[in-house]
Amino acid sequence: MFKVLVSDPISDMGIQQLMDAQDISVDKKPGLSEDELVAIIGQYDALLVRSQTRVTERVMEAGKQLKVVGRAGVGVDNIDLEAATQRGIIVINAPDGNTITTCEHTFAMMMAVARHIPQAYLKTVGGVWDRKSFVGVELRNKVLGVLGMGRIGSEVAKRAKAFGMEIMGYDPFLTEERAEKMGIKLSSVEDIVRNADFMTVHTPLTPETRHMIGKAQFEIMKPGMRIVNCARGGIIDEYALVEAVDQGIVAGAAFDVFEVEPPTEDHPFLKHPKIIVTPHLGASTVEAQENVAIDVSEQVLHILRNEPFRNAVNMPPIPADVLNKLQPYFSLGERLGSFIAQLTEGAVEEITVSYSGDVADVDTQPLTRHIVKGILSHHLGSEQVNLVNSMHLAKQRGLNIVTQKSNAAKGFTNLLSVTLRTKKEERLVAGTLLNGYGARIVQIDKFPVDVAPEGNLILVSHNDKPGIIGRVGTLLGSNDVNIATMQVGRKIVGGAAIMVLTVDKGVPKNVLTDFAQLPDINNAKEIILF
Ligand SMILES: NC(=O)C1=CN([C@@H]2O[C@H](COP(=O)(O)OP(=O)(O)OC[C@H]3O[C@@H](n4cnc5c(N)ncnc54)[C@H](O)[C@@H]3O)[C@@H](O)[C@H]2O)C=CC1
Ligand SMILES: O=C(O)C(=O)COP(=O)(O)O
Repeated sequence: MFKVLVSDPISDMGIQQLMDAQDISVDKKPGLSEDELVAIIGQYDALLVRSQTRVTERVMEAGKQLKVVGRAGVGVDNIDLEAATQRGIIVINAPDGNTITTCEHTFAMMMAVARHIPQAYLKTVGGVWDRKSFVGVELRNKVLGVLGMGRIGSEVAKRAKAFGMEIMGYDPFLTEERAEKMGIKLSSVEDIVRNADFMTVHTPLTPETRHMIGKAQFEIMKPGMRIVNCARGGIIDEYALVEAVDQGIVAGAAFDVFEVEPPTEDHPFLKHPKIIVTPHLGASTVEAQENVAIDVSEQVLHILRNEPFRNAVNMPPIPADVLNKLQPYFSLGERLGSFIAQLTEGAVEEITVSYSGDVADVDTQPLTRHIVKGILSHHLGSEQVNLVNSMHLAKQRGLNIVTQKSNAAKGFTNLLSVTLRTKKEERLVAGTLLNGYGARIVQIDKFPVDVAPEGNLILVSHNDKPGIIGRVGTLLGSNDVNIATMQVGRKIVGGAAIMVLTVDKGVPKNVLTDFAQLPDINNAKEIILF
């Protein structure tokens, strides 16, 4: 039974499918402090949050069973991604479900600031009929600057056109071609600051976007600018903004988000006549909350059940065409990694992965992850290593990972070969998928073989002399170990050779030592592949 903790208010429409699942139990405990969360997180396999819960390194550390943190929304700046990755905890979000809702809130804020709606409302319900103080401006024929042209920014730009606005857009990933297609002007931050009448930000909060609109930008800003922030507090420097409003540079601002949430009572926005605010409501519609809750719950369910999932934030996504090509090799890759790690002695220094055949045509990094996972699981324990942290752990340990590619696959459609260099030696294993036979190991060091990579294997290195097979059979037989398959490989007659046996059960340690006592046998190693 998997235990899921929901620590923020998340729509029941999504949680329901978790509650309905036979293998899941759900606890809803919104509003926990960090200490309270740390105290209980150890018993949970999954944590579901929105933006309130801070999933800190302490929380991750205490989450000994934690496999996934699901964010019902987009921004993951409340989650310590580095701490999660280090511990192999998958972080996923629900990036699509609240795009339109947040875009619409941005418009609500833009129109509210253009027409002084909150201020006028307050006066009217207070009994004052004041029509003079609230003369607004039209959106039509105004220039809107959009910083961050991702999902939300693009939707904002689309709708702004319906209002007759001219749009300037900035995003490091926005190409001239796409800008033209969208009918917007590709611009720099400075262009926007100098020329726009309205400005709205839709980037994540990163070290790069933090205070991207600050004192320096307000100094060159077109007077009369109106600014909206429905993305993240901190993208616009709050104190520099207040100053710019007071100096008459900024005519009005509408903020849904704050650098610290909730803001303290004395926050300068809260009583400012030209700044309007909402309490981080961008994603708060019935529709968006259902969308993100359903989406994130579905993915959490997949992760807990070890099924394919999407929207991992701390793992690069795999495009469908790449996945189609690589997926059949994932299990083989992991087994080759495990095989070579068990075979090799000494501290690992370098892993070389060679891809030949048409797998080499795509980005093979996802497959390398599986191979590295196989290798590290042997050394660090399979509990510690997974696909999220395998590359990270390798890097942390200073392992050099070399990838080689070639189109010639030595007679196979595709060939994966893994070489492990340790302080003591360098060993190689290669494998492929054979039509109708499945995964096979086809080379060990310099010897060609044909072995299924599964079960209990014994790898014997010996001299190519008559009588060896008989001696090995007798030794195993007298220890009640049944041989299922046997393969012998050599390069030249009478030279060095290897024998790979598949046996029906684990081999006692003393039997392995006995191998080396037999004439012409150098050593024997047991390799277990699950
Ligand atoms: N107020 C609220 O309740 C909500 C806020 N948000 C926030 O809105 C923001 C945007 O969300 P989406 O559009 O879904 O994300 P997205 O990932 O689709 O778009 C973000 C865009 O920002 C761009 N970007 C990154 N660094 C940049 C920089 N230095 N300058 C300009 N552009 C930069 C990226 O290239 C990307 O295109 C996020 O921070 C998210 O957390 C999202 C939903 C609700
Ligand atoms: O999705 C996002 O990034 C948001 O900011 C929405 O936050 P919330 O889920 O409403 O706490």
